Amino acid sequence: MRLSVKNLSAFYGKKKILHDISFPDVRGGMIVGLLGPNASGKSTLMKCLSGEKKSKGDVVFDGENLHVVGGKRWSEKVATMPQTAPAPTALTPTELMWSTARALALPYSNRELSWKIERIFDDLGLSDFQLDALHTLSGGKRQLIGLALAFIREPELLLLDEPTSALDLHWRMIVLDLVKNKVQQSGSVSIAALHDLDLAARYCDLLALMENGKVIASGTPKEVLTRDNLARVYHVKTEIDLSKHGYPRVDVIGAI
Ligand SMILES: Nc1ncnc2c1ncn2[C@@H]1O[C@H](COP(=O)(O)OP(=O)(O)OP(=O)(O)O)[C@@H](O)[C@H]1O
Repeated sequence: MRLSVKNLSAFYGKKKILHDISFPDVRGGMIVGLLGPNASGKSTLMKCLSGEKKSKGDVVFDGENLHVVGGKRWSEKVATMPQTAPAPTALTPTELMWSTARALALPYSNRELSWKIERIFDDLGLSDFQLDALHTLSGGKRQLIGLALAFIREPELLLLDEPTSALDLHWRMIVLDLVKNKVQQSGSVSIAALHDLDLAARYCDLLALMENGKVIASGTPKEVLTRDNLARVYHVKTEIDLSKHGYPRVDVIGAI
């Protein structure tokens, strides 16, 4: 599988929000990190890639162009974990997974679906909470349920909008390890908007750094996480060295 994004632009009303977004082609098995300050356009780009928001330009995945194949066909390949966790309703995680899978007409028998849900809940530490009402669960647990809802679709393109923002350190690592394993095993592609530069450096194969709706740098973490790029985009002074595992480690000295 291969994802190619070239010259993607998008508008809210007449205002241009994304300006000719391009980044290097993404091969199956890779995670791409979208970085950038608030309002730089990460969520809007995610919405364009999922097909939820209209855009212009070329988005080609697995040989098919988003703007040619259109909504239904595209949405079969893609699952998004949105920035906001599922609402705190009286439904249980199990009920939500079943109702979502059946509403999407996922082609699993009851036995298969039950087994898949059990495995996902087990991976995400949700098994003990599966029969609790969502409104009794913490924000972090509900964020994990948002991820479970994306995983159950077994997408070829997995879009994660700040997937670890409500999670503690332990669960941040578990979630990104899990995503890495899933994309590597299935040859799918994941794109994740992240604010945590250390997680981005550690888990992403490619990064795209955004500012005001433009990608101002893209490439490997070492290429993108430079003092100059971070000063320009985040207005911070940094020192960058290499961790013993070989990925860049950003030490933020202070605001500029
Ligand atoms: N529904 C909307 N209507 C009009 N403008 C919008 C809408 N949603 C987002 N925007 C604008 O688009 C720009 C990009 O917003 P977006 O949410 O994509 O940024 P982001 O990088 O994901 O931000 P954050 O890190 O804060 O989540 C911002 O200027 C925002 O105000």
